[in-house]
Amino acid sequence: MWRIGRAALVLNRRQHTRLFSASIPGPCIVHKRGADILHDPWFNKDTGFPLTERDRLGLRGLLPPRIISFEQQYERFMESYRSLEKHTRGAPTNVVSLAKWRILNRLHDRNETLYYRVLIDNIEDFAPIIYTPTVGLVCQNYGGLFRRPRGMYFSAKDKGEMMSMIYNWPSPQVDMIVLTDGSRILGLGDLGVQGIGIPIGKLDMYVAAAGMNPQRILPVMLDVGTSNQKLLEDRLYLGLRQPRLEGEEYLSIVDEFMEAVHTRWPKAIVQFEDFQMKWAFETLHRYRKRFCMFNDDIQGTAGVALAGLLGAVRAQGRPLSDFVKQKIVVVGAGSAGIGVLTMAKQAVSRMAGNNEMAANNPFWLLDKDGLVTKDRKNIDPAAAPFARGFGLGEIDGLGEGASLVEVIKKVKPHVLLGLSGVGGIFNEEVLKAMRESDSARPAIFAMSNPTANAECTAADAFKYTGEHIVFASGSPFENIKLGNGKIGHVNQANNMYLFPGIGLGSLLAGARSISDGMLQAASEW
Ligand SMILES: NC(=O)C1=CN([C@@H]2O[C@H](COP(=O)(O)OP(=O)(O)OC[C@H]3O[C@@H](n4cnc5c(N)ncnc54)[C@H](O)[C@@H]3O)[C@@H](O)[C@H]2O)C=CC1
Ligand SMILES: CC(=O)C(=O)O
Ligand SMILES: [Mg+2]
Repeated sequence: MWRIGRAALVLNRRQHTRLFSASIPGPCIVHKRGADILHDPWFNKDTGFPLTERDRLGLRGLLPPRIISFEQQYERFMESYRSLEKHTRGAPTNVVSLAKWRILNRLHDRNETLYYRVLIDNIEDFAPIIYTPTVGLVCQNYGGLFRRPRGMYFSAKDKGEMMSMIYNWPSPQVDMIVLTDGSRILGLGDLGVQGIGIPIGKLDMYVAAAGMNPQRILPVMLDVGTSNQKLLEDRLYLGLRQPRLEGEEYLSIVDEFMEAVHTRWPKAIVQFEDFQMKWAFETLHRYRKRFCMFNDDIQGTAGVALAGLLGAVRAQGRPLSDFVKQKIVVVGAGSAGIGVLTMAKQAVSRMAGNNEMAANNPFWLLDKDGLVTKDRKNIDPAAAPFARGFGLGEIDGLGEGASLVEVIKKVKPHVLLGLSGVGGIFNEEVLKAMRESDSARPAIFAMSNPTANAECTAADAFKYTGEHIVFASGSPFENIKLGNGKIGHVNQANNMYLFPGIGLGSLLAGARSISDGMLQAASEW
């Protein structure tokens, strides 16, 4: 056995350390032989095994005789990918995107070292496939696309068993977990167990952007049922066929999972992802002092948005301290919108002091019922701190439920930021109203995902508001040709620019918890 182990160590260490230097992998000892190695994507080198390794690992005769190097395999993969692109030109976007996802996913399932190499080298091309927008499509079609499991699934039926189940995961060490309950997948609603695609995509970004060791990451689905009737009736649905658990029953499942994880891996960081708003806030408050965890939709999004808002101040040629004078309209009072406002408010209070903030509230929040004010009935406690009408500087003549166009015309905001999940809500009228903005370079951030849920397209924003805008979107858009050789630059405002850094920084620092200050620092640097 030891000989086999030593052979495998030599076999993998060079490539592993080259690729994944952030979380040092340590010795890679494989206890497998023969076909088991070929079927293990972590150790498999396909036709790349040299003869000596074929002898030592019992692989002789299990592969064609010709040895194809890692570099040649890389070329071969990229050639088939480019050929797929060529042959699907003109086909519907969804068909092409899913075909691209399939070819990448097959490689992921077969040879992880090669998969992450091509992903890292081609991240700009592949991020929209393994992450938003295509990952949304993958989640929607997960039942039909499913071939091999990836990650772990804990369901409501596993109550009382999680502490032993966690030991079924084959890797001895886990640093980073992305956890979802599938209740709000991007702007696509409750996708139940099909939401597992999101933790997988997010963790791929951890490997590609932060250099995390792929053997130490774990995507997790907490399946507590679904409220999506269509899925419950779908014969291919792979999750629990029961209504989503609520209240204490729900929390007891999450509690049990968190205890189990931290019993086996006390230092593991857990990223909560795409939980519906009430559980997003509840679980963040419940666990953030006890475990090293954060909620990406509330905190990661806030960090990225704040970085973008500060960038928009710079783009106007003004000092950063002018951030306190920016009038910001946020559309969407969910976990993401409230998260952004909370962090922006902290930044303003820090820069200008609480008194200034109270006297001159620069934020307007709208949800599906329009402007949120103190007159809102049954106001969500999370939205209450941002309801207009409490402070001195808030008498702006805008009543409860005022429409977005009314708000923009009255306020003339510097920033219009969408986290509503409603595609096209920044329509022609809204975007034209932004022409009256008090900013020399009005910022329009259409942050909802995937692409069809973006509040507006980049083309419409430049067309209706003007060429001088600063535009960012949650899912990528192409830059816009404005004529006369000018380009309308499209930025991406997505928490993917922050969460890999939060996880990596917390891991390297050995942080016991993740504070607001850490997130503020991440966005301001
Ligand atoms: N770019 C990024 O990094 C991120 C983008 N998002 C996106 O933000 C969107 C919202 O996410 P969450 O806040 O978690 O969802 P959520 O479901 O918690 O909140 C949605 C909010 O939008 C409001 N809304 C719905 N229809 C509206 C309308 N017609 N007008 C105005 N407001 C309306 C709702 O009242 C609710 O307050 C999703 O599409 C998600 O993909 C979320 C996190 C990160
Ligand atoms: C990007 C992301 O986390 C979301 O759309 O939910
Ligand atoms: Mg999310």
